[in-house]
Amino acid sequence: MMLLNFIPTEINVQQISAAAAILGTGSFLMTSIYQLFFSPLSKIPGPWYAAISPIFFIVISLRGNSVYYWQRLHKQYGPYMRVSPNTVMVADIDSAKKIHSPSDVFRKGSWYLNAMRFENLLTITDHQKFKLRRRAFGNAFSNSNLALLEPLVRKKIEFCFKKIGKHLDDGQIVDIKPWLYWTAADIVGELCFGKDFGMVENEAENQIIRNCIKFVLVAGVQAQIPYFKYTSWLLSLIPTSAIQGFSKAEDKLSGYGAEALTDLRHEIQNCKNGNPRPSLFSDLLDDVDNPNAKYRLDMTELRNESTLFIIAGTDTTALVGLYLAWVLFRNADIRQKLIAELKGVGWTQGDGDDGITDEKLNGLPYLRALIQEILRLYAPAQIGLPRVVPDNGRPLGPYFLPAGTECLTQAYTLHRDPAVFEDPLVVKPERWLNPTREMETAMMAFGGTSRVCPGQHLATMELRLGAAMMLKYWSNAELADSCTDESMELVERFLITSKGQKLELQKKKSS
Ligand code: HEM
Repeated sequence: MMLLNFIPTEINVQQISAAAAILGTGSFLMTSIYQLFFSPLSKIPGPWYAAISPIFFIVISLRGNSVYYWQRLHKQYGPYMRVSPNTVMVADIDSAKKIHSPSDVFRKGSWYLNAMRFENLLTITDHQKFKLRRRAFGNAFSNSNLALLEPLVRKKIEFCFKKIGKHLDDGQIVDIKPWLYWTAADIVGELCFGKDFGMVENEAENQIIRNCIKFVLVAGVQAQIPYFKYTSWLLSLIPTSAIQGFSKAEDKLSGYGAEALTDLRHEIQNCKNGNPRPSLFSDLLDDVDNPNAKYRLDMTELRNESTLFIIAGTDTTALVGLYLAWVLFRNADIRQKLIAELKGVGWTQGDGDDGITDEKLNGLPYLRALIQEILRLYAPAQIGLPRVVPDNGRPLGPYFLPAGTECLTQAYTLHRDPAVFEDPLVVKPERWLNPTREMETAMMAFGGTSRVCPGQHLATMELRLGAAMMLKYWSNAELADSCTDESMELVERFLITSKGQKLELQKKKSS
């Protein structure tokens, strides 16, 4: 009865709002005090405002160039820093190795599935499920399968670089950036679907690349703000072509993948007694209806994987190729050393057939070192790769991180650690001729060991062939005036890219 006397007989909106505000502020204050002083992560240094709310982390990640920001903060706070209530960034090489170890797996964070809507090799977070999916690909990415695919890859690169060479000889200024994208996409198309997208042939970007670019932008936002997925569905209802284009990019990519895979499957079925052309998906497509296959994927799963491969294998390889060209054409010394090494395996400049194959290039130490150095400085995915601390927590350096803590290891910082890489900002391929154990461990261009990029051998094959063919077919070229240190500065928009968004070559003025 007494209690009832305290309940006001008339409750108005103002009173409810005031009570809600008091409760909200109180709860925020209590949570902040807990996060700052009592949470198991409270001993880890970092800006105090990062510890009390995830907003700081989201804003920095969304505004672009976050890798530079985190790099500056690492200099201030050291190799372990708290960047949000439940997120720790780690720039210590041994701890990064532990986080990405295949023997004690820190599973992937939800960030991946937020970025894309469907499950695929990249976004699967459950490690057992991932292992089965990876096994399903069997030897698709093995060296023996890549050896079968090599002639296709070489032909595509040669076709493109010869064409560029002709344009240069005709006196045109050529921006090689789109050409590298077209080549990488044509290669993925051919290897995944047995289909040439024909972009180099037509010298034009097609819908696939346009959708890839849009998709990467949307994925970057979705990864940080999961609710954006639903907003983007709402946006798709607005009949403006620009908005529609962005919100439907992922579906359109899936559509291409599905169509191309169906075609390839028919080709394989109609060619039972012959040799279907080699591709990354041939065995999997063969097994779609085979109930006895050990690891079987259905057509939807295959479509999801193919969409991922278009995205993962195009931008990445093309961007590294761009910086490979930049380094080769900017540094006469590096160029001459590589030319001397290439001549040792019969490589010649100009249009004559020199019989160069990837097998001949693969063993060349200077070429290998150069590609490692380009990947160290210019790898496209240098942002932190979110991983979650497993059950029971784990010690990491001087701290103990409870289960569920998210850890980020950004390659941008690891690759520029002056204690590991002398003069870290200088391009020095020689450093990789006799690398230290720390240098090898710090390299995360293709991710960490537990979820390393399956396309890495394919990508390095493309880069080896690309380097040899640039020097072969563009021997009369030099950087155009538009290509400067400033235009090639790195900017980060989810993936790393160049500030000027182009790399123009021209015929040597002296020739
Ligand atoms: C120079 C070129 C490339 C670079 C620098 C690169 C880099 C990376 C990185 C850093 C990851 C790890 C992401 C993570 O841990 O979350 C990754 C994963 C992946 N990459 Fe690549 N990649 C390249 C080319 C390719 C190509 C050509 C393909 C396929 C055609 C490919 C397919 C994949 C796939 C399927 C994954 C997911 C693997 C997993 O999560 O377990 N990548 N790549």
